[in-house]
Amino acid sequence: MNIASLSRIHIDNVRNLQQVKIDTLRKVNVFYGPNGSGKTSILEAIHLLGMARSFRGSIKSLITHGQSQTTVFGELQPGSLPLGIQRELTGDVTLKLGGRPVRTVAAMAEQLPIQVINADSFDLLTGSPSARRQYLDWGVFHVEHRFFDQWQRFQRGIKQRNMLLRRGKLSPEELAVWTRELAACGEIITTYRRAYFELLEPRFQAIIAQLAPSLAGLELRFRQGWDKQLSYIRALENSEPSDREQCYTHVGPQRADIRVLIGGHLAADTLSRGQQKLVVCGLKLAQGQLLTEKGRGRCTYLVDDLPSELDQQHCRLVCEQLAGMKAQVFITCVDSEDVAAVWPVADGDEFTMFHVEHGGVSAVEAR
Ligand SMILES: Nc1ncnc2c1ncn2[C@@H]1O[C@H](COP(=O)(O)OP(=O)(O)OP(=O)(O)O)[C@@H](O)[C@H]1O
Repeated sequence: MNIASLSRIHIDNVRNLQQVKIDTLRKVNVFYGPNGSGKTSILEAIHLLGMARSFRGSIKSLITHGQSQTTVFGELQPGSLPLGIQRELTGDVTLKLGGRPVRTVAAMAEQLPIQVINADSFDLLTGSPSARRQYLDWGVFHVEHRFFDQWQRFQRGIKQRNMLLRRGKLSPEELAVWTRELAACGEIITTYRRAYFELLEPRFQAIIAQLAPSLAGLELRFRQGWDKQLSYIRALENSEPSDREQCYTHVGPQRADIRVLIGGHLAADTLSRGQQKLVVCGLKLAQGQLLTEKGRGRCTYLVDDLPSELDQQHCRLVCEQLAGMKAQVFITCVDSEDVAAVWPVADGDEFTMFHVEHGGVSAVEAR
């Protein structure tokens, strides 16, 4: 089982981090410092290593102004596995794992499964269904290795079918070929998604009961993207007239969603910002827990500005959950005590703090 844990990270040219070397990473890494000092940029660099992209903005905006490329190097323990990425303004990407070039980001993501909790994570509740599909598919991808091929097959299929629909004047046989193709992989994707969701939901409920007992009554509902009484092929056949009329495929996994409800209302319309953040944390923590239970390793958590929106008691509860997962975490905050004061004391040996200022990072004496 991959129990990825970064022991070192070297960052070149990520925003205001021109050359940063951190060789003393531990399980819990807290980066504190004033606004604009570069804390989030450290999380971005780690994200780049696992996902080959930033979680905010384009690569162009991430590369230090005046530079043409960014490089991030990391070392995973145990086994001292080196991991490297170079991205250039031209769009070129070089990925290396164990000193050898790799072609797909998936290979990196498998080594370093990353979960981000930041201000954009609210999209999980308040954003469009695509944010929730991405969330769901992240989990299915990591737990069910056959998913990715089928997902790619579906993406190709729907592109072809929509192209045909746009072309107009198509014969029923031509369309039927792609309808059958889509139906086949669409059913498989949905089976994987549903199976994953059914494992995820009870874990989420258990975590949220700890994080926010007052939110008992939260419900997660999986929507597959077409009438659940119908097979996908039948749903596609039924929607063919409107597909032809409007030139795109109306039903299918591309419309799947997870509804988050409380007392029958959408959580996004009902919960306070702090409560929403707790739900988001619950969703992300549940995925990490499931990943580990499935023997697929541990998530690396990147938590940007943990204290924002949360009172100290809830901050403490989130930290307790993170500590319980035994995952490696990277947390940013403004004041040194924001996290140190609430992280479980028993984790002392695993806990380290870094002060970030003007793009420089320095380790701080253990608490
Ligand atoms: N491409 C770039 N090149 C150089 N500097 C940049 C670039 N993009 C952003 N910056 C600067 O780098 C810094 C990035 O800061 P970052 O967002 O990591 O700050 P932070 O410590 O997380 O701040 P906050 O507490 O306000 O969230 C900012 O000062 C920003 O102005």
